[in-house]
Amino acid sequence: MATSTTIPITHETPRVLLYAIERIVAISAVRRACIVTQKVFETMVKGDHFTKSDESPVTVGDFAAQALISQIIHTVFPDDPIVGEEDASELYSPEKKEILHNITSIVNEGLTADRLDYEKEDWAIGLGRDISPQEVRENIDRGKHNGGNVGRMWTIDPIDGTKGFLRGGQYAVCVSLILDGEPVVGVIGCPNLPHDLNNPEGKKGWIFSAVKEQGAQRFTINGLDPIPLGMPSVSPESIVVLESVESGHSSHSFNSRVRELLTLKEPSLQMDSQAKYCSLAMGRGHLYLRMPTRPDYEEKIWDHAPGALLIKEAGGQVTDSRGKQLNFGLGRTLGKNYGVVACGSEVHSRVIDSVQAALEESRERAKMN
Ligand SMILES: Nc1ncnc2c1ncn2[C@@H]1O[C@H](COP(=O)(O)OS(=O)(=O)O)[C@@H](OP(=O)(O)O)[C@H]1O
Ligand SMILES: [Mg+2]
Ligand SMILES: [Mg+2]
Ligand SMILES: [Mg+2]
Repeated sequence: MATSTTIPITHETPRVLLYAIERIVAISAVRRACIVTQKVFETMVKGDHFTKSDESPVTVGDFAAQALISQIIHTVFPDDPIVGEEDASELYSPEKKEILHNITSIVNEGLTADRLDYEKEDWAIGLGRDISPQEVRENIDRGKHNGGNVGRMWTIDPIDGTKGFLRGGQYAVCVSLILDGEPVVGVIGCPNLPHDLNNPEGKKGWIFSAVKEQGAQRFTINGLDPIPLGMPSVSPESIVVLESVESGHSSHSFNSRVRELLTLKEPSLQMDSQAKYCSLAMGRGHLYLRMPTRPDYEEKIWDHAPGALLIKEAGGQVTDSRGKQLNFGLGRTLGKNYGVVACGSEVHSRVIDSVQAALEESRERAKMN
């Protein structure tokens, strides 16, 4: 849909306008998806989920949030492909009809929720229209794109950290725009992240956004007063490591060896989802370390694209364990898994050296066994 607010991008366009509409559309979609997932959490029978073929959980919230985000993006950018985590294959059988209807009414609540000021622009014309169960499935299945390194594509992780979501812990609603294999817009909603980290029982909900070469900000979930993000520098011995809650997703034992090699004193901070990247960008934690627990697992692009851009734009560095850039142009995954290391630029090379030393030790141990 062409909108009158679509700004033509020419070589004369001031840089600050690049991706302005994409950013605001992603923020709107993420905020509305957060409304939906919070609603699902409040109303669902605790822990209610389906199990996917890879044994991982998926909830009504994951389906609803992906349908809603895909609907909003597709209305404004109908030619852009989408790489989304979920597919609707579960939602075609007659016995799932009631669940599909539940998902549809939750999606429509999200689409028709009151508009904030930034949603009163022409691009938001599609908001406020109810969609049908069939459209819900089509929106979810639009996420089947295979990725690649040519042109524009969006990623959607409707609930990152589904296990965290089910536990009432941290989770994140994650959207990115990738151009020629490189993330250029990233938006992450963290409904359960406290406004004041020292008051975990107080108000909650942050949205984080980053645009390539335009910096990164956070703002409260219903506002748009941006607080710029810049990672504070940290002395190497004061580093706090951020890691997954699930030890099956990232090796805790490897991380603890790296902490020994770096002579860190602080305990690591375990947190679900890309909320780790957000926490890092806010200076709560200084090193996100994610090393594979299984040789065959390939990290998914939607689990890292917005978070990696957020860290870069906040002044940090994100690489694999060899210090190489993550490659978002290989398809739906990052390819062979060499882990992820995200931290401040001033400590990055020291961290990579320790990670490589710990890897060498594991190889030596494996040879002896
Ligand atoms: N074996 C294995 N290794 C590495 N990563 C895996 C693995 N299995 C799953 N996943 C992905 O982990 C995503 C959840 O992120 P985290 O591990 O950071 O959070 S958590 O501690 O699991 O809550 C999770 O994202 P969601 O499915 O969106 O929750 C998965 O994509
Ligand atoms: Mg995920
Ligand atoms: Mg997910
Ligand atoms: Mg999942």
